[in-house]
Amino acid sequence: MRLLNSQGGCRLWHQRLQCVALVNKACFPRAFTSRHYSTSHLPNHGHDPNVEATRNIGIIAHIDAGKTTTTERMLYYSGITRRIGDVDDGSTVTDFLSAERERGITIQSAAVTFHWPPFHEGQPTKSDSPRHLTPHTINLIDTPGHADFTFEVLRSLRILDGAVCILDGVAGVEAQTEKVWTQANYYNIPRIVFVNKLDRDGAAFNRTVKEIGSRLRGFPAVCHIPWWEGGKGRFTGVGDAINLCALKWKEGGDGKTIQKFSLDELSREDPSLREELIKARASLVEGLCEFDEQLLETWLECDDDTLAVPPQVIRDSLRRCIIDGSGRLIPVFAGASFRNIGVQPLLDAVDDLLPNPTERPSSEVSVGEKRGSLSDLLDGKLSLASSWSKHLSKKSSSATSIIAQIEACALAFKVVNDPRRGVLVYIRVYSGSLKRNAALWNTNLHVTERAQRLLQMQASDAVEISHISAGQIGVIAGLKHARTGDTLISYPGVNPKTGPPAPLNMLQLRPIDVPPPVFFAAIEPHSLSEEKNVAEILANLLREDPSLHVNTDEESGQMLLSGMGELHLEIARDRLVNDFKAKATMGNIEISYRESVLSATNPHRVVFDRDIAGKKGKAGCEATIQPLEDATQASDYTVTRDGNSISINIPTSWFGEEDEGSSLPKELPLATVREALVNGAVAALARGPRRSFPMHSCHVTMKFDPSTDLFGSDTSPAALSSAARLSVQAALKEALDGDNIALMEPVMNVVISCDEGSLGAIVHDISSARGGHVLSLESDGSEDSASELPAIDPKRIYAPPDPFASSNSSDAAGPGQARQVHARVPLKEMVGYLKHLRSLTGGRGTFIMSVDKFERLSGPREKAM
Ligand SMILES: Nc1nc2c(ncn2[C@@H]2O[C@H](COP(=O)(O)OP(=O)(O)OP(=O)(O)O)[C@@H](O)[C@H]2O)c(=O)[nH]1
Repeated sequence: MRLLNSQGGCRLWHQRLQCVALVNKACFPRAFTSRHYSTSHLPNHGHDPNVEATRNIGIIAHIDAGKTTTTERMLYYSGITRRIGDVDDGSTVTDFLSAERERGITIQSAAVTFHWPPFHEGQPTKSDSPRHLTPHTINLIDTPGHADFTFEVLRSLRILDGAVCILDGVAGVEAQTEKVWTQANYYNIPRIVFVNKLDRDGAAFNRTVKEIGSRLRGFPAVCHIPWWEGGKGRFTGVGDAINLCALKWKEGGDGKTIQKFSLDELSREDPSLREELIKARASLVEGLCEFDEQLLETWLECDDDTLAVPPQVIRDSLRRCIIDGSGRLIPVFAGASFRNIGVQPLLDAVDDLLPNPTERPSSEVSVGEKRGSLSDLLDGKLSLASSWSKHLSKKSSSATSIIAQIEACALAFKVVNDPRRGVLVYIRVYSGSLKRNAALWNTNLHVTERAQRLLQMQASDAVEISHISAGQIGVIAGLKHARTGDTLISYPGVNPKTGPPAPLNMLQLRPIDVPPPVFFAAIEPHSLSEEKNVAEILANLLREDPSLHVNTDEESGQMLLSGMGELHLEIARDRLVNDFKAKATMGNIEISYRESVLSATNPHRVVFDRDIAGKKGKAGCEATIQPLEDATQASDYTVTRDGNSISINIPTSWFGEEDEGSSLPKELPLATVREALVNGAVAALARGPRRSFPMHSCHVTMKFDPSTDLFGSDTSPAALSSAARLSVQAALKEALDGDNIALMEPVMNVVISCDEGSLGAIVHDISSARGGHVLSLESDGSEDSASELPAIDPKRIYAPPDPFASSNSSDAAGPGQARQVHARVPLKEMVGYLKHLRSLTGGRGTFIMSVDKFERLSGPREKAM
């Protein structure tokens, strides 16, 4: 037995920090001495960082699995914080909003940068060392677990190179974990799993590992097994099947003192753990060999002795098996963050197993309608629109030379209103290097802004940096426009109004669809004079969170805020009133229904002719509305907005043969005309004629014929938008007068987790009282899952026995067996459902839901509304 750290523990963080490194004896015989790291000489962050030693990772899980608790420990052990923050007393770094601290949940994803292992001056780095011995820059995104914030999770996922999925060792694989796991599969994100809370009564590592195979549908490669004191007692540490050792944490300490036991030492300390560890090693090697021939060869060279396979060979094999992000093999680690157990080896695994940015596939981009990879675009392999090539031939330049001038391409993945620093825009740079003071073209908003200050966030501190290079995450302070989800391009000599040459000015990284809002509430400023201020605050809130929407009723001027769930809007209200100090009240949260047309209207032509802001405005256009399902694509320009589609028809003679907009006035190019018409139509569709709910599932055909609808310089974009809005409104009025407007309601996909004993009552309640349809009933390991992958045969899965396996556990058949009900239920019937579910299940049932689609309200349901 060796003590890896002095009992003195850690002194102040600006002094030398003593920290444990978990080192393998076989590779590093001298490693059994304490290692000392200093955090007082952090490198000049962001300046030529070593991209291979960078990890952009997220922590994903079900609500309350312990993401924030684990993150706090990571920050502490890396030397970023001086004390461990506690979710329960609201002192965490990553949950920094007051609303988050009060509720003890994570709402916004915050990114923090730290190093693991911490830097040590003059620390030698050997190319053949395990990765976890070299300091790595870890950019960590803490993502929310509540279903209302799924969009936040999605938005974070697309910028991650790897993820740690935290499971609650008592609850096992929960519904939200499955959902986020599936989303991570979609983005092909390499993942490792940390089974947390193993200190709690009822913790079941064995069952959780089996559920990883059955519910997450990947082969669990158990790298750590729990160490229960004396086989049945307190959870004290882990057995490490990669390094063939056991690690024991000092009880009640800050987790920095770890005792390490070799297999020999274990024969005296805990022979049963030794025996189990040998089994775990054999299962790990044998399991991996099914996926990795390279390891199989080494194993054969070791005469089939699984104990003889060097740890680094196993780490390399694990890495190869997970790097494609398919989730087919899942490395599993164990711990209890709250008791400070298991976090440092988890950090080692992040360095060792998860990929660096260069090992990930190139980011997806869209340029107008065209989609492809960023690397193909940069290499000139993405064939772009014909207008682009015409533009090129005229200017006698090549596409590649124009594209090659892109200095940097970045995605704003998070906007945060920091009380001290103002608006912070978190970005990930995908190509080139984004320099301080660069002019950035925002391809979503079509504006240019200067990146005056670049920062790197370290917990609650920020460090000024001069540039952010490809693969890195950083912050731009002081931008006035950029929103979450916007793409920013740095391009030399960019025209501040039009951006880089078209169509590069439309380049978008990893575009993501914002789900439709299903709840809304009125926002009432306390006085007329407050209206402007409240509107500005709402605009700020929307910059942070694009899944919030604000509509202002044209007639009453009332502002309606809509979002993804009740909690989502409650949090928005807290932000508005408590954080932004808006003098406003939020009304009741209500369901956001939709309206739709039942049949096609006649064409309605309108000529708008009125002064706008003291200037004459005149424009005409024609609109027809029909149900989306009846629409045939007869236009060369169709866009989808908020569940409706809008086609713009302009006779091709006005722009077709030559450059875009050639026959249109210079100040009114084709793109501007289209955008103005679409904006007008969207404004009209935001308010249905029957109950003022937004229109849905409609197709609008707009016609603009310059020979009759263009009135010289009077036809401004504002006039065009007004004409479009009025013509759509006229068509909607016709539909209302003809009794052709239907109401639609949001119908949810619901997954209810319960036990076998409550299943009957739940199914009855859903299908009779709530008008829902039960789609499937799953038990643990059932094949009937939404996942396309087959469940792993539990017989193939190794996991050590649980000392406390209870009769209630899900793998025991009977009333305690875990079941899942998948159903489609109208949202209205799900309001307040959690309370009811709790009463049906003795407090144990949980559910998650997401919008499936909007459906026409049946007669009786409409009457009841
Ligand atoms: N016993 C025990 N409790 C833990 C452990 N880890 C976290 N907890 C507790 O579990 C609760 C939830 O922990 P959080 O860290 O807030 O979980 P989270 O996943 O960040 O939750 P959200 O942010 O709401 O998604 C808190 O009360 C923690 O103290 C653990 O290892 N053991």
